[in-house]
Amino acid sequence: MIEFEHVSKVYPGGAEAVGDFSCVIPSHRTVVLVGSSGSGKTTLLRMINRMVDPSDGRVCIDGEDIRNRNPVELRRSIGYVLQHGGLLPHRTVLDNVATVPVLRGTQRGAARADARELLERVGLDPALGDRYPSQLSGGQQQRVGVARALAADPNILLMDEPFGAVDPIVRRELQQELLRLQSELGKTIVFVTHDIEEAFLLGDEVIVLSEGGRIAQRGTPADILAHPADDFVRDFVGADRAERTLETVEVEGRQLVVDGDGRPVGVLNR
Ligand SMILES: Nc1ncnc2c1ncn2[C@@H]1O[C@H](COP(=O)(O)OP(=O)(O)OP(=O)(O)O)[C@@H](O)[C@H]1O
Repeated sequence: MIEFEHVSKVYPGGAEAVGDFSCVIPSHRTVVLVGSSGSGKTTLLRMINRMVDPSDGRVCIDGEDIRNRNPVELRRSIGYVLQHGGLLPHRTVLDNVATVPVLRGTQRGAARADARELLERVGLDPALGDRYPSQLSGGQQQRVGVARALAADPNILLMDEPFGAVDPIVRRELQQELLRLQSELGKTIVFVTHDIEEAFLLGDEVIVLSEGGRIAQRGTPADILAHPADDFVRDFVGADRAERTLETVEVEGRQLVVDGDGRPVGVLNR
């Protein structure tokens, strides 16, 4: 469980990036922070592994104030996936994945064997392990990023726009892969995106943020879509968007589902 208690962040010389943010992120769930650019998503995420320390308030993991934890050790115990993979360019894929376990004392041979298994787990051919990151596609690099984040078998996985830089088809594949992995692993995932569709697909719960890390609404995707808290949320989730307002029409005895523009999107099987 991750708890933010009245957390704020003012960067040197800057305005308040996050103000008085409180929330509890339950274990073994995927919680998505979604909001427009500058709403403080990355700042909040980085407070969990102490890449950013709050100006005020505190963050606890399983009841312990993380200020009492050594930041390097804490960071190594939490998986972190970035938009551009963050892989080390001069190390092979296998060594990239094995880096943190080796730093934490696992024998290199054993760490590399585990890394091979992890590559398979994220849907990559282990033979790619001998390549360098630049010899992989963007989607493959992101899979390696996920494998690397899982290598130390962390309870918590932080993901900052991990699929933001790949094309829509690969993005869809990576999202499905993450759903599959999470159903097997049950990690506590905090996922940042500005894409509401991605948030609704991946999140058990979604937190919609407005400027300054203010929680405009928190709930399941269904809650938020059915009952947007205010106009800001309604606009953000596009509750009135044509593809969201579906209805059925009968065509030659079959129930056709059409969107708000009358475009058919499917047939109801009953
Ligand atoms: N190191 C920093 N120094 C000064 N200001 C910063 C720093 N990092 C972030 N900020 C500011 O804090 C605010 C929140 O930034 P943050 O990156 O957390 O938002 P975000 O929601 O993740 O945005 P994006 O979607 O664009 O990544 C922004 O106004 C940003 O300019």
